[in-house]
Order: sequence, then structure tokens, then C-alpha cells
Amino acid sequence: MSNILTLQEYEAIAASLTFPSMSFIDGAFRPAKSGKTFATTNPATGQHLTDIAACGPEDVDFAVAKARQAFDDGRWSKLHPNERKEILINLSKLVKRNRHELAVMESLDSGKPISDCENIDVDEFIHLMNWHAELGDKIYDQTAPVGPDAVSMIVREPVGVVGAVLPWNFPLLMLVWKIAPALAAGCTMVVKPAAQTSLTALRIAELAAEAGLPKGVLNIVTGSGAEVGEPIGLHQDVDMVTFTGSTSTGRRFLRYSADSNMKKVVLELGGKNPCIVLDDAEDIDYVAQQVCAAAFWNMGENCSAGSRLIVQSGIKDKLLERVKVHARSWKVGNPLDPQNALGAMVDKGHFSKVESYLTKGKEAGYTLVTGGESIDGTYIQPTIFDGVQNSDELAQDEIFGPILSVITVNSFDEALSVANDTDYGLAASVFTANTKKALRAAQAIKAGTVTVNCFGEGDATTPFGGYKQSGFGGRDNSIHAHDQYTELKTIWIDLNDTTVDGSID
Ligand SMILES: NC(=O)C1=CN([C@@H]2O[C@H](COP(=O)(O)OP(=O)(O)OC[C@H]3O[C@@H](n4cnc5c(N)ncnc54)[C@H](O)[C@@H]3O)[C@@H](O)[C@H]2O)C=CC1
Ligand code: BAL
Repeated sequence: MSNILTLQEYEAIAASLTFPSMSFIDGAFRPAKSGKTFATTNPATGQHLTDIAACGPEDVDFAVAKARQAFDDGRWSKLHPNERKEILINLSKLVKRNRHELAVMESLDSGKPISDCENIDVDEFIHLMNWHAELGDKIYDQTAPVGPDAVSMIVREPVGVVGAVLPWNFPLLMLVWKIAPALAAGCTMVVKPAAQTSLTALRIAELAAEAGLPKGVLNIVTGSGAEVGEPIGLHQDVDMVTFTGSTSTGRRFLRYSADSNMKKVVLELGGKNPCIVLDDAEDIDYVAQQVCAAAFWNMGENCSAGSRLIVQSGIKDKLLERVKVHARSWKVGNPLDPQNALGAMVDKGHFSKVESYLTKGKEAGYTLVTGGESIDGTYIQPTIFDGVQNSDELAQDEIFGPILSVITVNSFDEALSVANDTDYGLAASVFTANTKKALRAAQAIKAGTVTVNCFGEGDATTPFGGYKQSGFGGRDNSIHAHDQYTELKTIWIDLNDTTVDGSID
């Protein structure tokens, strides 16, 4: 069943929305202790949406204290797993009930196309919250094979207070990737959404309270990276940080940990992901469609975007013809119009960054296959440059926009070597009719996810994260995400009936 409404219906919802504007700490909306605010605008129209609490270190201290109290007194961590499950499933139901409001809020705040907000961000939120809620009371601990004279239990315990620092490209999705497994494991949380896109996280916290989540368990602190992200990273009473964002900011979290309490750090970082198409790939039209999805989905504002097309010379011309046709069918414009597949870039700063690569591509003299223009200082056309060398800036930098670089290779081995010639290692796709080559490629490519004859990121059941400078310390999604929010404890019981003086009882 389609959840998509008409443009007019979305505009009516947009006109009726009230936007949350304060941080959510200890079960209540609160202004920043300093009283400061910052404006949040709709990147597609420039319309002012609301002023949001510009929190600082003192608000982080307050939120961490409340999360610590909520963890230590066991109101969540010691609740029966079954009861935690019920509350998280209630939250999932409430999101479903409010799905259109959340989808519109997400689209207005981020510039993302409404059809994606509905069919991906909101739908996945509902699914992932349910999936992890259901997992929470189905994970068994273990005993170790220690022989007849002892019993050794290996038990999982929630890590404690988890800080989550989020990006702006998938505000709802990255929120649920972090909070669903962490809450299901029994942790309490202090979450910092990206300053550009704080609205839906605040609304989710409100819905979580309505679902029965106890006070202090999920706290949302709004503000900048320097004023909120850094104090979370450096906090002595935060036990773990999970971060999704740029590799340079991820690096800082390792330093914050080293400079504070050696908190556990999990980083999901950038990518410059290869999409390999070999000469023997079948169904070229489908391959072209997938190449475009990899490059242009979410305006290319996607860590797993397939932004390097590594194509074997024998199939290249035929493939590019079809890729060009598909790229031109991706309509760009008003994010609230369900007909549009690409919306606005998230803000002016990011728009300028991406636009500068259009200029660089033209100045470098690459062949412009399609696109190449920005629109209204807001949108970027799906763009393809052919003739790029893998060592060039366009092929090495994470542009985070709808710009595809085409790199031509002459052999399978060259394709693999070019694919791995990057600092990143998040995702890759390979298209070939030869199963052995597909598996050899999947083994050889240093990336956390390799898809064969399709583009994708896996699903709730599969771990997501990176090799090399794309990730560190763990994986989002799947049972492995749950693991990262727990500590392993060994409990050893000696069964020998010996007393202190060595005699048998
Ligand atoms: N892997 C991914 O999913 C993402 C990658 N990026 C990449 O990063 C580039 C820059 O985008 P940004 O928004 O600047 O990314 P960023 O990595 O700086 O921002 C992500 C989060 O980190 C916070 N943050 C920023 N500086 C911080 C600091 N010093 N200490 C603690 N937290 C801090 C931000 O407020 C935001 O919540 C993009 O063009 C893109 O290439 C951006 C967002 C997501
Ligand atoms: N592609 C989902 C994760 C991310 O872009 O950050």
C-alpha cells in the first residue's frame, strides 16, 4: 500500500505543523540554560521554520546527569526485557500513527524528497524500532566450556550512558540506527542531532515519552558540534559514543576519548564507494538504473553513495548511454512534490561545496555526460563526468552530492585495484554475470558491504560500517549493533567444596 499523499495534501500538513524548538531532557522540553537559540530554515525555500535551543556544555552536563541517574537506578536498564520491548514497540506504533507529520517535518528541515522520507526514512524507523525491540528479549547469554569444577557464565550488560552524535543526511534513520539497539540493550542516551536537522529527533523524544519511556532515558540536546558534540565526546560520565559523520570529525572523537575517560567509540564515517561494471554484465538497462540509484539517491548526500563508476572499456559506451537516460529521469525540485526524486542540498554551505565540484569538473576538461548545473542556488542536477582518473580530486574526495565520476578500466584486476585505491572502505557494488568473479571481487574489495548486481546497504539484519577510514569500533544494524551497546562480563563459580583451610566441606 502506498503511503504517498498529493503535493496539496503535503502542503496542508506543512502549513499545520508546529515545530519543536527546545532540547528534550529528563522527560521535558527545556530551553538552553544560556537562553540562546539558533534559527533553522527550510533549505528548499529559505523559510524560517523555528528557533531552536542553542545548548552548551552546561546543558550536556545536565542531560548526562539525568541519563546517569536513569541508568543507575535501573528504571530502564533493570526493567524486564519484555517491558522494554513493549515500550519500544509502542514508540514504533506512535511513529506509524504520526507518519505523515514526521515525513513532512523531515522533508522541510533537510530538503529530502518527501517520497523518500515516507518510504525510506519513516518506514525504516518503524521497522528498525520494532526489529531491535523484538531482539531485546531474545538474546541468550552463554556459558564457557570450563570443565566440571566450575561454571562460567558470559553475560552481556548494557554499556551505560551512550552519547550519539548524528549527521544531517538521514536524521530519522541515523537516529533509529543508534537509539533502537542502544535502548533495547538497556542503555540510556544523550543524543545530539545535527544542527541543520534537529526537528524530527525532538518529536521522536516526545513520542517516546508518550510511549512510556521513563524520564531521563532518551535525552536530545540541540546545538553545534563545538558546543554540544565536543562536550559529549569529552564527558567523564559518558560510557560510550556512537558517531556518524565526516571522517575528520570522527577522528576528533578518538582524541576526545583518549583525553577523557577512554570511553568506547564507534564511528561510521565517509565513503567514496566504487560501483564496478564488468564487460559481461547483463541487463544493461537495469545496471544503469542501479548505477543512478547508487550515485543520486538522497542527492548523493549518502555515505554509501556509489560515486565512482569503474567500468570496463568493452561495455562503457553502451552503459553510459543508458545511465544518461536514467539520470535525466531523476526529477529535481520542490522536496514536498512526490514527483521529485532529488530535493534541495541541506544548506547553503554544503550547496556551495558541491557546486564547486561542478566547476572543478568542467575546468579539468572531463566529458560532461549529463547535468553539470545548479538550480536557484539550492538544487544540483544529477551530473556525470567521464574521463576521470582515480587519482583526481573528483574521484578521491567525498563530495556528498549527485556527482558521478566515470573511470574506465581494461581488466577485472585493474577494476579491483582502482576500487581499493581510496582511503575509504564503506561500500561497493559489482555488476557481472560471472558468479566466480562476483565473489572474488566481494572478497578482494576492502569495504564493509559489497553488493552484487544491485546497489544497496543491506537491511535491518545485516551489519553496516566501514573498513579503513570509513569506520571504527563496531557496526550499525543487525544483532552486532546490539552487541556494541553491551559489555561482556565473565562470572566464574568454583564448584569445588573446598574451605579456606583447604579441607573439603
Ligand atoms: N558519513 C556520513 O554519513 C556523513 C558524512 N558527512 C561528510 O562530512 C562533510 C561535512 O559535513 P558536516 O556536517 O560538517 O559533518 P560533521 O561530521 O562535522 O557533522 C556530523 C555531526 O558531528 C557534529 N560535530 C561537528 N563538529 C564537531 C566537533 N568538533 N566535535 C563534536 N561533534 C562535532 C555535527 O554537529 C553533527 O552533529 C560532508 O560534506 C560529507 O562529506 C557529513 C554528514 C554525514
Ligand atoms: N547511508 C546511510 C548512512 C549514512 O549515509 O550516513
